[in-house]
Amino acid sequence: MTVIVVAAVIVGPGGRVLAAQRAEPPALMGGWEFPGGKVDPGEGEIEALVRECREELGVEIEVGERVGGDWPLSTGGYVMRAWLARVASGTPQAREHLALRWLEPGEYYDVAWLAADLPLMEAVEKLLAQD
Ligand SMILES: Nc1nc2c([nH]c(=O)n2[C@H]2C[C@H](O)[C@@H](COP(=O)(O)OP(=O)(O)OP(=O)(O)O)O2)c(=O)[nH]1
Repeated sequence: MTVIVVAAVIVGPGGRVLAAQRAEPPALMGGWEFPGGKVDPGEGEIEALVRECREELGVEIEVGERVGGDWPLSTGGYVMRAWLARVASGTPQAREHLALRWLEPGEYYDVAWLAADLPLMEAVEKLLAQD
């Protein structure tokens, strides 16, 4: 069965985008991603996205437009789905990540994105440039 991983592209004022540095597993540690995680059995995708942001960052998010379709992950049978989002309340904290970073336009590629996230970041950049 395909495992769905949901990811939140949290956009702040001026088009800044929140990147999070993975703490585990060892193979991915230090790489940068969009906050999110696996959808639990019986859980909706948006519900999972909201839950993961609450758990990982301590914020409530408002979910916006979907970014692309299914983004393949290197782990067999995993696909990632991503949505634009904004912080509705709270300030993001690195509860499960090594660090968080707001990337301003012009800094979008300043972090070592995980392989799957680099094309996603490119799609986000195109989407935000249309605004
Ligand atoms: N959350 C997230 N995961 C990503 C991204 N890019 C990417 O390759 N992945 C991979 C890393 C993991 O193998 C998988 C997501 O698993 P996770 O560890 O974040 O999920 P989870 O929070 O549900 O964790 P757990 O309860 O299973 O420990 O997807 C991304 O941008 N965000």
